[in-house]
Amino acid sequence: MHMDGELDTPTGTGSRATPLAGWSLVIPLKPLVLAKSRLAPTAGDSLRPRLALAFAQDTVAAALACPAVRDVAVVTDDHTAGGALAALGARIVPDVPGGGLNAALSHGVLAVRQGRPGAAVAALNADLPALRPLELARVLAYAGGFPRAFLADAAGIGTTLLSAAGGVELRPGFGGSSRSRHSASGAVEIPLDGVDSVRQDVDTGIDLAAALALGVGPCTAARLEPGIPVGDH
Ligand SMILES: Nc1nc2c(ncn2[C@@H]2O[C@H](COP(=O)(O)OP(=O)(O)OP(=O)(O)O)[C@@H](O)[C@H]2O)c(=O)[nH]1
Ligand SMILES: C=C(OP(=O)(O)O)C(=O)O
Repeated sequence: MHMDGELDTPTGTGSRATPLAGWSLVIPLKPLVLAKSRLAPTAGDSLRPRLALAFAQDTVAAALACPAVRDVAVVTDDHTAGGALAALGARIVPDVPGGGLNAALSHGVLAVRQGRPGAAVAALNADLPALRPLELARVLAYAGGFPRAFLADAAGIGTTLLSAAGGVELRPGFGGSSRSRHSASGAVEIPLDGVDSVRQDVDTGIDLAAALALGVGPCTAARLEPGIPVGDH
């Protein structure tokens, strides 16, 4: 049972490696016209890109409201998304042309550490519309006890967050079965219960129904009014 604002730290790992409020988050976002392709059967090609942006807006807003987060960098070449997310307070870093997700993340970490060489960094998916700041703070507090750590997604196959302490390379291995890939790379899996909002990424209509059950942020909620059928794909 956790009180509001109470943070977990791993036991037996020595002193905390990362200051409580010191995290720089790196959030990757591909062009909206391409994003969330697995949602097409549920949302159609008109709503899908707007939902992808709404997910990213709710993710970035919750991340910036997290007491453990110092700043957020979004790696994207999408001008619409860049404008909307910069307005929330994110730094926008141009993507690596043709590089793909993991190249984008490494590039984002480089950009953050050019300004702050000792930054503790965490890659976070852009599709976490139910993200709650205090649950993210719990995850980051745990991650801060290790050189590299990761959180498995709600499906138990992928990853929603991968962290690296200051001076440690992120070595992202996102895509498909990234939970086992990150584990094999030596990153510590974060075992916390009660952080469902950080685990619940949205790839399909069923994921969207699960996120709605947790409670989504205002941008996603507004996009879904007056309601679309979800959970049937
Ligand atoms: N900057 C950047 N972000 C990417 C790239 N590829 C994927 N992403 C982002 O990485 C996260 C996971 O990506 P994917 O699962 O491949 O794509 P998605 O848009 O979430 O969903 P699908 O189209 O259904 O695969 C999302 O936030 C994507 O926007 C890329 O090449 N560059
Ligand atoms: C890229 C990933 O996420 P997803 O494919 O679920 O969006 C991942 O979990 O590594």
